[in-house]
Amino acid sequence: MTTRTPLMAGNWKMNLNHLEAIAHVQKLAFALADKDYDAVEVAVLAPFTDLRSVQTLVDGDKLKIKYGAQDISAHDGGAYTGEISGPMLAKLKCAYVAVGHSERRQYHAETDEIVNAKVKAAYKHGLTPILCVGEELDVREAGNHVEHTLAQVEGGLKDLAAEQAESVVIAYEPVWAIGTGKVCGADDAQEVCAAIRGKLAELYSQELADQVRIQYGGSVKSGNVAEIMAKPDIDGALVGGASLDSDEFVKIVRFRDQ
Ligand SMILES: O=C[C@H](O)COP(=O)(O)O
Repeated sequence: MTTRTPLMAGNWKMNLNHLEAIAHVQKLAFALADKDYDAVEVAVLAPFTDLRSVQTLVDGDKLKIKYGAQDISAHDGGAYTGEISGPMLAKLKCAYVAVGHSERRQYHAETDEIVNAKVKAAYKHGLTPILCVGEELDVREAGNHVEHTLAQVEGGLKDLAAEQAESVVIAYEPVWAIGTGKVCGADDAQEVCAAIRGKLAELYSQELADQVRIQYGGSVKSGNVAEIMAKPDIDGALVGGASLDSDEFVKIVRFRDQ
């Protein structure tokens, strides 16, 4: 079986100005420096206005923290007021970009077609997309959560070659568990993550499916991360609220110590 390095990513959402971001990353770097954490990859997804500050801290240093953005324009440049392009993020040496987060789908009407265009824009400019998928509460209650989530996976990856899809990160985030404190049970999360891996095998190959990292996101905290990470098809966490507290995020990164 392929060994997948867990990816623990903090999605700061619309929190932390650039000065707060510097202080936060410095704390994380200090706390993570005393142990060799090569076995776990750590990333922060910062607001656009913080990226240059984070880059300055992380670049050329021994800090193992990777960073990225929370969204990307589907366009490379031009008259798209308020948008940030792939070339701009690449110039800041972002490693990752979240695409299709449920808050983008909900508040900015992002469809699977738009998400797919953004995934392609990320690859075009050398960024690794973290493709976010997951169902709303009514979909889960109707028992259609697996089908719904797999349709988002398929839509997000449409027309993507295996050479690109093999490096995608997929974040399964049931919408009803985001910021609510209602964590999805580890078995329930595993059910959907295993189905996502099955879909990747169907779309590409079992070898590719075994390689792709699938994260869980939704009210992850130090108290529940170990149970979630013990599941065979869960390869990391996309952490919102708890990633804003450096002590708590460090405990999440160190889930193996619990
Ligand atoms: O991107 C992160 C998710 O939306 C989870 O957020 P949360 O940890 O605050 O529930």
